[in-house]
Amino acid sequence: MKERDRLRIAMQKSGRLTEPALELLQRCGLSFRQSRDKLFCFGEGEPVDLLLVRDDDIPSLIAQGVCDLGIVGRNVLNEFQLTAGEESPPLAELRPLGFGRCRLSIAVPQEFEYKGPQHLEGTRIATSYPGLLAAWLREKGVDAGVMTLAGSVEIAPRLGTADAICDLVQSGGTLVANQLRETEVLLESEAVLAAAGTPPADERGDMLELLLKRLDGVIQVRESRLLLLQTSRHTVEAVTRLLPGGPQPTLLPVAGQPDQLMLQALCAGEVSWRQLEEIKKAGAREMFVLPVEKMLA
Ligand SMILES: Nc1ncnc2c1ncn2[C@@H]1O[C@H](COP(=O)(O)OP(=O)(O)OP(=O)(O)O)[C@@H](O)[C@H]1O
Ligand SMILES: O=P(O)(O)OC[C@H]1O[C@H](OP(=O)(O)OP(=O)(O)O)[C@H](O)[C@@H]1O
Ligand SMILES: [Mg+2]
Repeated sequence: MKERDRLRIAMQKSGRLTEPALELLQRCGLSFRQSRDKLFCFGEGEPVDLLLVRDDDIPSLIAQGVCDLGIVGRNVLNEFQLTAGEESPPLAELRPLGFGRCRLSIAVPQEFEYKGPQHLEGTRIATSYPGLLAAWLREKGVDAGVMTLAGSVEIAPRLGTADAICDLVQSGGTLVANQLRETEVLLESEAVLAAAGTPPADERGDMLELLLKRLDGVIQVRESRLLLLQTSRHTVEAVTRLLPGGPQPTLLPVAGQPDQLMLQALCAGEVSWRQLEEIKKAGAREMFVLPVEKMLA
């Protein structure tokens, strides 16, 4: 059989990661011919195709070489690595992608007395992440029962089938609704670009490199904000010290106001209301925070 010469990316067919993953790939200049109810989408323009699958299947599709890349939660990727067995090749997390953020946490019923991992000794913990939970318990030297459930983990304590749970948390709403309290964070997760440990040595490897460069550009722009403000010459130093990370700001004179300066700064990441208020207190006014559309240094 002829070796595949087009790069193939596995992503979630329908779920939380689907829309943001597609948007990210589109921003990287990829577009696909087939409709999304098909499992396979042929890439137009670039030799990159998509396979739409259940998110749990993504790591094994990469490990088997069916796909070169996958967009999947770090929780699913790491769980696979811990449970796949030694014959499965190690996978790599190439890039964090900044969406699908959540955490894998232990939670206990409100009335459970919890002062540290040792309080889990001898308990039964329900989870869909037995590999990650067992590794954490081992690291903490705690002997507890790991009960694997495919879903609806949060209901197990109320049913009396578990004493605690280990599940994904984002807003914490599910825990509150089930009278559970978060006690330990095992893993901070987000969607990542996953791949086999060794990149393909043919033209797919070149395409992968190109894609990573585009991805880095897209991520950098997406997280950048342009901050514009006015300040006087004697407060500009204090204002500059408070600017969120990024290259040195550009200072421009303001026509007709020799004491005033216009400051322009590229910030690496969100600029919060709190930060703006602090900067204003230091002497800034007329402040604008703008998203960056494209950037070419
Ligand atoms: N509440 C949440 N908020 C944000 N991200 C989450 C949340 N819950 C899960 N995630 C992340 O999104 C990923 C996909 O979640 P989703 O609920 O769509 O998966 P699923 O039900 O297992 O889907 P599939 O049908 O593909 O198996 C999770 O593996 C996790 O990385
Ligand atoms: O902290 P929260 O914001 O409440 O989010 C956490 C919940 O989200 C996910 O479930 P989902 O809503 O996908 O339901 P499912 O697992 O039953 O599909 C996860 O399994 C938690 O139960
Ligand atoms: Mg799933």
